[in-house]
Amino acid sequence: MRQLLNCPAPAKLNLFLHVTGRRADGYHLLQTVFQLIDRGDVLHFTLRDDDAIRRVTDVPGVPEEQDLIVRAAHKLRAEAIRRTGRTPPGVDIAIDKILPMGGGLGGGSSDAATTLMALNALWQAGLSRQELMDLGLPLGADIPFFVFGRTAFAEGVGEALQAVDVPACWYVVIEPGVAVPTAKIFTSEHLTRNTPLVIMSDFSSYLAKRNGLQGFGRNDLQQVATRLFPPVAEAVEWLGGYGDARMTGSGACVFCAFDSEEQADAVLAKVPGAWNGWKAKALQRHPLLDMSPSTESCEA
Ligand SMILES: C[C@](O)(CO)[C@H](O)COP(=O)(O)OP(=O)(O)OC[C@H]1O[C@@H](n2ccc(N)nc2=O)[C@H](O)[C@@H]1O
Ligand SMILES: Nc1ncnc2c1ncn2[C@@H]1O[C@H](COP(=O)(O)OP(=O)(O)OP(=O)(O)O)[C@@H](O)[C@H]1O
Repeated sequence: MRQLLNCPAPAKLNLFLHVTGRRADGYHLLQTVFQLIDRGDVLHFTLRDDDAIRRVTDVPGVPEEQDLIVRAAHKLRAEAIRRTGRTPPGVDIAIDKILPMGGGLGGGSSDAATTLMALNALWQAGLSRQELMDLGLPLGADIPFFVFGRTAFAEGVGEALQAVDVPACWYVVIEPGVAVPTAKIFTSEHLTRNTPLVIMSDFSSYLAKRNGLQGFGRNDLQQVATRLFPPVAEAVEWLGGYGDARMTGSGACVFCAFDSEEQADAVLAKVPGAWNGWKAKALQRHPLLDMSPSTESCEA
């Protein structure tokens, strides 16, 4: 019988994002806190009778062979063959694309991470979580975090991860309607790359003292993105009227934390019609974290 898995690929927010240096290969050293939220894409995996890997949903602007989902599946298959000597069955992958591309929500990376976790289980390839993280990193800097699967303090290019506890809260997120290419922000001459290092306990004790998420650090990519993309600046200014509004990742989305769903709803009701706005709850764990093919979060 053909096996089918329906698997969530949640978004992330960068609660702060400091650029602390640049590596010889041009990649930037970061410090950030990644927060998972309960909104994301959903992927559907159906095993095939042959050994082909196919994306069966059209994603405008992303050719099938360039899709991180397909590239992740091919990488895992090569590793599975190397380990087991067997070619795993092919798979059709359908996607409900909810997250905007170039939104700073890590949609492509999360799709790839979900693909690695789901196929590792479906194919019984036997890779450890760390091995999946290592396999994913060359495809996207955020992939290791999504495989790690917990709210995390991250360093390096985002691959050195430590789990961190943050208070439960709700976010209002605004999509300003532009796609921001990550490389364009990182290569800007206006980007500051020397923010002093913090240590994780600075963030944790800040949270403990303030009993809230507002105000720690900043997003160093924000001043570059707002300069290049005025709709991002407008969203930061508007949402900033209700709290500490920030951009996530390299943009374009802007978010603000609220203690309760009611507070988030009240702000959401006022979002200007030109923007897509929504609320999401903070997730402490990725829904697939404890996945085996029979778990509920990845329903057969
Ligand atoms: C900014 C973040 O959103 C923070 O979560 C991510 O680090 C970006 O991750 P991503 O979109 O998966 O980015 P990647 O596809 O890995 O990289 C896109 C491009 O951004 C630049 N880039 C990315 C990450 C990083 N730490 N330094 C960089 O300089 C590089 O030019 C790279 O070619
Ligand atoms: N499955 C996919 N979903 C979305 N984008 C994909 C996918 N596969 C490849 N891409 C490419 O990756 C680019 C970045 O997509 P993504 O949605 O991860 O951006 P982002 O939200 O800005 O992420 P980040 O926070 O990592 O900067 C897209 O513009 C697209 O060209």
